[in-house]
Amino acid sequence: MNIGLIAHDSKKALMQNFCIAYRGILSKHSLYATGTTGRLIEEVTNLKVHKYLAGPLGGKQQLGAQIAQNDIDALIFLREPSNPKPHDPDLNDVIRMCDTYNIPLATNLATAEIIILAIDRGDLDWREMYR
Ligand SMILES: O=C(CO)COP(=O)(O)O
Repeated sequence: MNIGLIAHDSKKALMQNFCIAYRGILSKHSLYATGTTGRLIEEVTNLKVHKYLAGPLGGKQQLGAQIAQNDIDALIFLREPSNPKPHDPDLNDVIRMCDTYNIPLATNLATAEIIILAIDRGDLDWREMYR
């Protein structure tokens, strides 16, 4: 599976801890992240992450383009629920892309855990038929 990973600044430590906790599962898949999120994950895990540009510099559009090509099977986007950022419209685009292509999307830790465990069980293997 191709798994997308994005975290707002206030959620980056949470994303690191999530990736440490589930690195055994994540290591069996291909990981794609916006630049800073990806670098921070690599710093604390031995996971290999394909890093796009930093989010505000175009990384979200790059990840969004991969979703539009139906080449992301699940997106974990840990976002800050308050304090909207100036580049939030780009993030709404990423969410809209997930809805357009029926991509499982987690925006908080509880859902992220459900999705990662579902991936490990093979619940998302149907995605391979739609590529
Ligand atoms: O912009 C983002 C969230 O606001 C994500 O991008 P980075 O992972 O590069 O910080």
